[in-house]
Amino acid sequence: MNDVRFAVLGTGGIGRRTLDVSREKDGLTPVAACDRNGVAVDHEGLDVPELLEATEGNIASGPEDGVNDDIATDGGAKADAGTATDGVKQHGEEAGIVASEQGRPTETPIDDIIAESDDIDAVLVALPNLEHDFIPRVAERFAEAEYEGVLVDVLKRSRVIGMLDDREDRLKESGITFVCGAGATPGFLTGAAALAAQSFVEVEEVEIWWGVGLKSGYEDNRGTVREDIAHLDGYDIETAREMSEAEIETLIEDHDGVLEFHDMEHADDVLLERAGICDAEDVHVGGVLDVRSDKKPTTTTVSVTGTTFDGETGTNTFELDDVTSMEANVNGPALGYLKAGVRNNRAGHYGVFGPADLMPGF
Ligand SMILES: NC(=O)c1ccc[n+]([C@@H]2O[C@H](COP(=O)([O-])OP(=O)(O)OC[C@H]3O[C@@H](n4cnc5c(N)ncnc54)[C@H](O)[C@@H]3O)[C@@H](O)[C@H]2O)c1
Repeated sequence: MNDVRFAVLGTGGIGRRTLDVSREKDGLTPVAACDRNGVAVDHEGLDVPELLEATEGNIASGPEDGVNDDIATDGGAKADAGTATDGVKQHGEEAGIVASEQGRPTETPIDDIIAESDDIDAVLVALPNLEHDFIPRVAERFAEAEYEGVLVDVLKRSRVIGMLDDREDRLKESGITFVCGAGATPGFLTGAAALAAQSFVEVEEVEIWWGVGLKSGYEDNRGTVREDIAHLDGYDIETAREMSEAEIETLIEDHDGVLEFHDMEHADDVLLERAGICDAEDVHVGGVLDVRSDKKPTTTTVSVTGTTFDGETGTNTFELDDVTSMEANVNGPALGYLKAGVRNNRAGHYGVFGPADLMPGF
């Protein structure tokens, strides 16, 4: 496990921080990264500090209509493509990875990474998923290229898991171990629920309540915030995708920077059902997002209520310390699940795995 060469698809809020966190982890060498405009590859290891410096406050977030098929299908902001948003620092002439000395422009960023994939053990997919089949179709493209390795995503929506399952045979044929929903929720907290369930022989309910204070603000977390907005009353994926940056800023302003969500479609539900822990309908996810403060607006907890073998009903609660940021709680687990994926891949275990599948069985 000391030699995992990995790539990151999407160097937005999540992708950049994954690269950053990987520097603190043993045995991980980032060798490739791309965003919508560019790609950087160095099989000896990317210069992460230089890449982070070049992309800080300079994320290629908005699609540029009609440039290529990838861009037309991934959703995201439409208004400010390729231009600076107020207060966002720009480096070089174009946004994102092309501002790095290691980056070069391309119209086929994902294909360019696939072309290098013989020498890549694992790929972290940190792309927006406003088109639900975008990440499943990216996985299919790796399978078509006969990639043998690990794909990890941090997607949120429940319905995407079925789309990955539909492609499982193709992924297995290729030799791909796909770890899905491996961020914080789903991801870290799904794994915590699977562990908390071990006291019980029957699980009645799983409650996930998260608090996120976005230190780096909306500018650095565009994909995440936009996807969350789709969960507010009166919004859905389509309306969220079509919103301009200015409309999003106004919505945030109207809520004084604090958005509260209930009954979110987060894949923790299907991932726990898939692992045989409880029915998807017994899993409830909600939370509070404060985009103006780095302080968490509420403590993140996972509560699992169930019955023990000897007839007691109890609730096991897992709580995150308020000082642990969203960045820490998505990227640490994503890289941890990536390592678990590599262990499985090297043991010949292929197919689609959720976070709960990588925990004690139920
Ligand atoms: N599971 C969790 O706990 C969790 C938490 C936070 C975010 N997320 C998910 O992480 C994903 C990324 O969020 P973000 O805030 O980093 O988004 P972002 O908008 O900041 O970054 C997206 C990146 O993807 C790149 N990109 C977009 N389309 C592309 C294409 N066709 N080809 C190549 N690159 C492309 C963009 O250029 C950008 O670099 C979202 O799907 C979000 O929901 C999950």
